[in-house]
Amino acid sequence: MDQLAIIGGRELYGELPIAGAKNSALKVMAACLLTAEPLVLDEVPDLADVRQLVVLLGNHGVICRRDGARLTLDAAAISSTTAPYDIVRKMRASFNVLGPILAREGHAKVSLPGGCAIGARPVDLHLKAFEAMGASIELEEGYVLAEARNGLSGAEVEFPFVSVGATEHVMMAATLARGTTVLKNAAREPEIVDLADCLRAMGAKVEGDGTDTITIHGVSSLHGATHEVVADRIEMGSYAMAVGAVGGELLLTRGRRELLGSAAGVLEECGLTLKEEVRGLRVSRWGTPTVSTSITTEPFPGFATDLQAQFMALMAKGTGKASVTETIFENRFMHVPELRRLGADITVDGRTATVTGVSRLKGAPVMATDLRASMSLIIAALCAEGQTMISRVYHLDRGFERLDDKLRAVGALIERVREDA
Ligand SMILES: CC(=O)N[C@H]1[C@@H](OP(=O)(O)OP(=O)(O)OC[C@H]2O[C@@H](n3ccc(=O)[nH]c3=O)[C@H](O)[C@@H]2O)O[C@H](CO)[C@@H](O)[C@@H]1O
Ligand SMILES: C=C(OP(=O)(O)O)C(=O)O
Repeated sequence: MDQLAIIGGRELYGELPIAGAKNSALKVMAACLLTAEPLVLDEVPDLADVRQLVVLLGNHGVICRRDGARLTLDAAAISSTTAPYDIVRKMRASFNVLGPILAREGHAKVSLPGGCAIGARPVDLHLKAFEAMGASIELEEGYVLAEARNGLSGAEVEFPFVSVGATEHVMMAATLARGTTVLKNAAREPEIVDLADCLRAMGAKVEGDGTDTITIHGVSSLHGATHEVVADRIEMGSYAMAVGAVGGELLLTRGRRELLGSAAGVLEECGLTLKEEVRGLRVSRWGTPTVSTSITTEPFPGFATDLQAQFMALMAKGTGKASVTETIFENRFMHVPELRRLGADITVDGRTATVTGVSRLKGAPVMATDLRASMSLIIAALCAEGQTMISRVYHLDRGFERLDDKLRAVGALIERVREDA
């Protein structure tokens, strides 16, 4: 397994390109299953998760061609309506092929995704919504068997709490349902708006995305389209926090302040300067201290759970105490013991961690435990004295495109130590 070696203390300067969002690309890729015509996606990040979804789509008969950041997906015929356990278990987002296949073919068999390191992550809201739309759902040997032989019907679905995955999943399926579907208490994440934009380009009738009520008027078929994936707000927020932790100035190209939601204001409270420019978001911190600031994770526009671990690394050298409350996932503090190995002072009480700023962090061997936790270790290592070796970086490769190249190009001392080296 590859490792990353980082020597901390170097400020970051220059331009850093922000890729298309993983959490959007994976959903718009699944949307290709809704049409027999090619879907052309631009700014698709080159990530392990994207490659994994290409394998799954190939299993369904989709012809996928990559040319740089452009991915063309041609689902002229769906050759298999089964998404097997061996592929789905490797990546949760692959569960979202169920809705499009069900909507287009009238039946689908998709492995349950199971839990993962950060929490149990059930899919009951997805399945209840499909039932409300007239599908019969059975669970058999770890698979969801969904059937709607006469097609799905529009329905009113009120989610008891905000679910990004369920909102996206039902929105896709509803595009081909008979009649109108209304989603209440829908998620408002930028990735939802991006998916809605892609679906509209394909001929779907979607309204209200970006608000908590989304209306989808079903149509009989969708057509091919070209769509550019929205910039990755988590990659953008992570590099902004790296600047906050170690100092310097980066132009995050394609970045936009509004994509950060409330995290933008939080970063400013912490002492960062954010400036929107034509080409992207400029973030800087020059010599001023990192002000400890408390946050609670919430659905968008609240502070993103996917930035919580990175924020704790930023707070590790803050001026005082910061409390960090995680409300989305029940087990998303696995980075805490690893950050402590670097000298961070963090205590955890239930869903809340308290980070007391220390004057220095010191490099140490640490282990990445999940995708965003890995990024928190990178940020802490960038501002730690001496060398940090981070193992299990395959977690990072799931969601951060060319991380070591991008950081090296802006001045970080970071090297990938290859498994076979
Ligand atoms: C609201 C929120 O911030 N969602 C995050 C969630 O999206 P993701 O789509 O993975 O998860 P959801 O938004 O669906 O989950 C929100 C909460 O609802 C629960 N749940 C969800 C579906 C369901 O059928 N039943 C159920 O109980 C989940 O376990 C979780 O506690 O993880 C992604 C990856 O980290 C993040 O990018 C998203 O920002
Ligand atoms: C946990 C994440 O991804 P996934 O939902 O694919 O597990 C993430 O993007 O932080």
